[in-house]
Amino acid sequence: MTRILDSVDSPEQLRALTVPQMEQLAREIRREIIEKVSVRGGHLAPNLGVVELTMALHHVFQTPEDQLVWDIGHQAYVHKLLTGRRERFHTIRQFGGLSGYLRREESPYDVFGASHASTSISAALGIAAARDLQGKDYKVVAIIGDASLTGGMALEAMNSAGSLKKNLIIVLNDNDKSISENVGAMSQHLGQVRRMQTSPSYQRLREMAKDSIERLPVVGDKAREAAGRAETSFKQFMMHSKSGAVFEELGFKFFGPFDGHNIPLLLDVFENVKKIEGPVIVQVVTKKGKGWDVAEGDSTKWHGPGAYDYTTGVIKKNANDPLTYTEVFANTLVSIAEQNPAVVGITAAMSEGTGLKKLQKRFPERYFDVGIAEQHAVTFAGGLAVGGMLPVVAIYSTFMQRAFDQIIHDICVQNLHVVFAMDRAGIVGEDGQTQHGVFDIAFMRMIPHMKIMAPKDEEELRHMLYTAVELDGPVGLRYPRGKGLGVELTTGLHKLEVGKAELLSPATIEAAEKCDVALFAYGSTVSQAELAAKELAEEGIHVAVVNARWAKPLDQELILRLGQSTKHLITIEDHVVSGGFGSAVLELLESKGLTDIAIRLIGLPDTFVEHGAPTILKELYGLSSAHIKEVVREQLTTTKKQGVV
Ligand SMILES: Cc1ncc(C[n+]2csc(CCOP(=O)(O)OP(=O)(O)O)c2C)c(N)n1
Ligand SMILES: CC(=O)[C@@H](O)[C@H](O)COP(=O)(O)O
Ligand SMILES: [Mg+2]
Repeated sequence: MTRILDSVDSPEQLRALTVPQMEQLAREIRREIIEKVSVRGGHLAPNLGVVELTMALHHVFQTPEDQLVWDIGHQAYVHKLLTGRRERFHTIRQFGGLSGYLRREESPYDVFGASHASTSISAALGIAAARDLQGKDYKVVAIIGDASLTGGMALEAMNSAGSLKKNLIIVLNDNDKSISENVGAMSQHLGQVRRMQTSPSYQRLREMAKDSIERLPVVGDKAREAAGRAETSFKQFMMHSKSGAVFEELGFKFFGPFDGHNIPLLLDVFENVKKIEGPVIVQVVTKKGKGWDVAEGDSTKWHGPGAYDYTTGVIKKNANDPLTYTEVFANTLVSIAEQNPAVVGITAAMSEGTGLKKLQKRFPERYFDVGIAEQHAVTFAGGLAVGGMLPVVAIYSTFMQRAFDQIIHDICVQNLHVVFAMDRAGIVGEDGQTQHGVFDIAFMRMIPHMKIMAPKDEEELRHMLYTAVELDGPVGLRYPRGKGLGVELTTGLHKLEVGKAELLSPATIEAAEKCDVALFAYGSTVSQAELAAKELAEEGIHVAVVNARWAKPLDQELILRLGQSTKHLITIEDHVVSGGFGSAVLELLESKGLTDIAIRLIGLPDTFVEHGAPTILKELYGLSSAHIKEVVREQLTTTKKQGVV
């Protein structure tokens, strides 16, 4: 059977369709997404929820002249299918393929790149301000989820938009979900609006009020606007300050909630609101996972699944896989919390992703999900520390970037004991550019009082977490995405000595001093370093391998000793070279005037790493044993010099 989807590759073609054809297309798009995403995984449930919404937006707004600014962009697969990328859709999130988020260089329809939440209103407002300054006349629409709306940036942007009074439309895609449950007072407020407006008594009263914008007759625009105003004042009357009136108080015209799966309704609503002057919020209620019962039934599990079988709805997982770093972190945190009643855990809307859900189950009162609010999470942790608790803030490395000033100003200046558990450090893979956690060593290392470490495997992670809790002052701990190495996990926990690295091979320091090269590997790169050393030994090249453990403070004694004896140092890390662990070693040599030691730094270059399978990316960027071997050979054959790989 020929599909409508096969003849629609642009918004222009979409605009030529009738409503029944659009409804058929919505079914086909869902099928396409469910099938194609099954191969490598991706953001399934968020996309199934916005099929009709995306179609209606592209139908009503003259994209790409009119600008759609998606928040996060994890829900933009439908947008991609409708804007010239249908044929490449099967490559999504693969190396060399389409990005799983929005990329300006990928399409003129991708107005503003994202993946970190809550940026869309700021960006859209900036575009609207630029439009007005240039005397242009196009529409700007920000599409933001109910959880992203709770993020600090979104609230700051609304504060600004409500007073600048630019023509700007904010579509609130309200599916009553973050990845897991949406949390916080704003979320409760939106829930209250939804419930109020679907309650029988409200419905009766609203019918009496006649002028509901949801049921606007085909009348002139002014009448529609007036209807909107009447509806709004009715809402204000009904719900006093406890309704969408909060937004009205901030200077927005607020409309909704509307059924986000009803195409004719959405077309009508957008046709109307696009003619309204000033900032407007349209609340659209959608269902995450819509159209596939398994995803609708558990949208948290299906938010961003790995590969799955679309015929059975079973997510593929190898039963023999070792525990993930996240699982080991979470189990260890729970056992530490069992022993130490001061320990509390904080997540910023990532209870599943960080594993903190386990702490929530065991100690609900010592678990805090603050929503998409990393800055608040860190300062909140500072307050908990001042109040006598021992906070472990579990935030992905990439999202910790949001809280840079809070880490400095609220934690480190006051030398507070807060543990920063940074999951997804290093190359994360298919999520790409914006999600790789490759800057944290640099932005943590430069801050006074901070101590930072990274484990070589999941067993060491346990002891590092324990160490971080037992220390004082701010401590950062980074560990990678995905499964561990499968090493045996012990039961006890011991404290590691601060600033002490581990010599892995050869067995003694004396033997290490006689090696040709000393290789200091940080965190997840240790296993590749060991492999390289083993293979080089077969060529008669002897490499001392050190598990660095600490990027701050460094094991100065060991670095200087092996540096001076071998005269050849190499560092490796799953992080940008600039400001990373290797830079710290280089700074140490410089500070001691040791310019006769040849040093090479292996790490990521000064570029944003693309998306793709981690194995491909690590090979490409030289985080492999093969590349380490090359660097060692090169270093031994060239004259001793200082340089950066
Ligand atoms: C700053 C930041 N913190 C955390 C995340 C992780 N994250 C990705 S999607 C998501 C939930 C978003 O919920 P919502 O905005 O309601 O969109 P939905 O997925 O429900 O469509 C979160 C917390 C992020 N992208 N950015
Ligand atoms: C959109 C977003 O930021 C998250 O959904 C992220 O993709 C989650 O990453 P993990 O799959 O590593 O938990
Ligand atoms: Mg949501």
